[in-house]
Amino acid sequence: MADQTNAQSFSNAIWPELKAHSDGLQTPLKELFAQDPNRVEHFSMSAGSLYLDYSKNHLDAKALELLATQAKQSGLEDAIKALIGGEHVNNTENRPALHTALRCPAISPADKTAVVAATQAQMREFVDKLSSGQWHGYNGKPITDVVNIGIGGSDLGPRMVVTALSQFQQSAVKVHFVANIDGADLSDALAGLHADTTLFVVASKSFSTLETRENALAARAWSLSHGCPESDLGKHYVAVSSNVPAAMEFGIDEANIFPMWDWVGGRYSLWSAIGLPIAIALGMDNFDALLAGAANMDEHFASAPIEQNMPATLALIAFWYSATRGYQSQAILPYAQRMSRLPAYLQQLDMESLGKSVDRNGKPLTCDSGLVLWGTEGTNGQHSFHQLLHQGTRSVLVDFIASGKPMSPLDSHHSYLLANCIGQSQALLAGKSLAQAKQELLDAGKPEAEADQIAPHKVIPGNRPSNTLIIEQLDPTNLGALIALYEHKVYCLGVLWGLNPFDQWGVELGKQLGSAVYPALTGNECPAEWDGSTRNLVEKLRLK
Ligand SMILES: O=P(O)(O)OC[C@H]1O[C@H](O)[C@H](O)[C@@H](O)[C@@H]1O
Repeated sequence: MADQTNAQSFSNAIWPELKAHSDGLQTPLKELFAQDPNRVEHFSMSAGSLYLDYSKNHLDAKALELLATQAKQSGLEDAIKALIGGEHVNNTENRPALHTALRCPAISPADKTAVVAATQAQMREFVDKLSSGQWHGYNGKPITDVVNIGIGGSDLGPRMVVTALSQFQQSAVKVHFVANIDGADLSDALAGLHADTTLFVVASKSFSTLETRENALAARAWSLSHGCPESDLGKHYVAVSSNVPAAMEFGIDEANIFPMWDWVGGRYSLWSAIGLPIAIALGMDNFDALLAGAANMDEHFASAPIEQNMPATLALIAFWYSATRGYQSQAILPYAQRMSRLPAYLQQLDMESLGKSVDRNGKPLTCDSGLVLWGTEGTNGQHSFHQLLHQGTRSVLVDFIASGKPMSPLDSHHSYLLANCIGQSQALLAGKSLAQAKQELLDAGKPEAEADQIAPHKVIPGNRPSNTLIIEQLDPTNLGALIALYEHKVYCLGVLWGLNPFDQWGVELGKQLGSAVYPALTGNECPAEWDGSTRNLVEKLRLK
């Protein structure tokens, strides 16, 4: 729908009351805090080692109650059971979405957890061999470098986790990532690597993705041209895929193919063998800790009532701002340098899942769906886009994420980091009035006329919402819980908006058209029926 009127509608009986309550709830955040000295206690919650302060939102007790009713009337409680129980929640592809079975056997179907355990054992054996130097390349030297070739869900999660947990690196083997079809990605990664000590993980659920196929073929050619005999390629190539025949056809030994299954969505797959680069870099025990953290969140999600359920609460807050106040975008601001890849990871998780225009039955949505998600690591964003957060005309829903313990020996840096994180949410809430702005200018010795002229430019409206998530420290367990929190939040939003968050057919058309453009770009004539712009671009960019 997404028209300018924001006339969103839901069929739930409670919806009119919820919308009316939101419209009527215009009390500024500052006043909400003044009215209730214990507001933070009432609008915060813990799940394991994660703490969520959502008090800086335009919510009161009644709003929470109405939102919980909206969730229940949308069938969220049953939907959570359906997800975890392995029902075909991915209705358009007629299959379950059982990422929880990859990490939480306690609440998952036994047939799934059995194959997961077998694959994890295969991963452990492989990782142990690699890290102990017992996996040898073609000339008998141990492997020193692993290049993961994959894209989307076969890249973003492992890359994000390996970056976030670099402090937990266990192995001397260095992990690299190549995703883009831009040859610069592969050639930059290969520069400085040696074919005899480099192993490639070809990671592709479908084993049919253009970028991964072409990069894997080019890597193979590089191995061969740098001395690897064809008969020894098996020592340098392993694969992760649900399409084992295609991986074998590429030339990978069956024993070196790590399976995944169609019931694991690509963007939910870092917990599967797609997480192999994580296990290689951090060791299998740390990978297990990541899974255990996610399992803690799964158990919380499965058992906590909606009112105390952290993923549901985050989803309901996003629902509130989107459905009743027309918010369009959400910023993810991790105040932790090593979590710099989190926004990119969450972009796929959230926007590929929720960027839909029809409901589960194919009927046009009567509400807006996925918000535009973006962000970067704090404090860097403060010197860039925070201007818009504080003074722009659009309100953005912000998640601040902070880690209690420093990840470096520079303790004072950590205090500065946290001070900035807290200061930013405080500034969004408090703002600065015209009178305050003018007084500041006068105090700085500006003449009255100049103060009057400049003060409006310094006004900060404030009254802008944010969540703050605190993890005790950035370690495998807590990161696992944090990622699972966002996965489940996305699922809840899918339920609240009535859409299927597990397909992504919107990405196909551009790929299909790209395949048709390729022959034109490399020599053939453009078909006459193509639009003028497309034909012009092909002519301009055709390789001379
Ligand atoms: O793992 P693959 O099958 O190679 O897929 C890689 C990616 O490609 C697609 O374009 C999908 O949009 C993603 O969801 C997926 O993660």
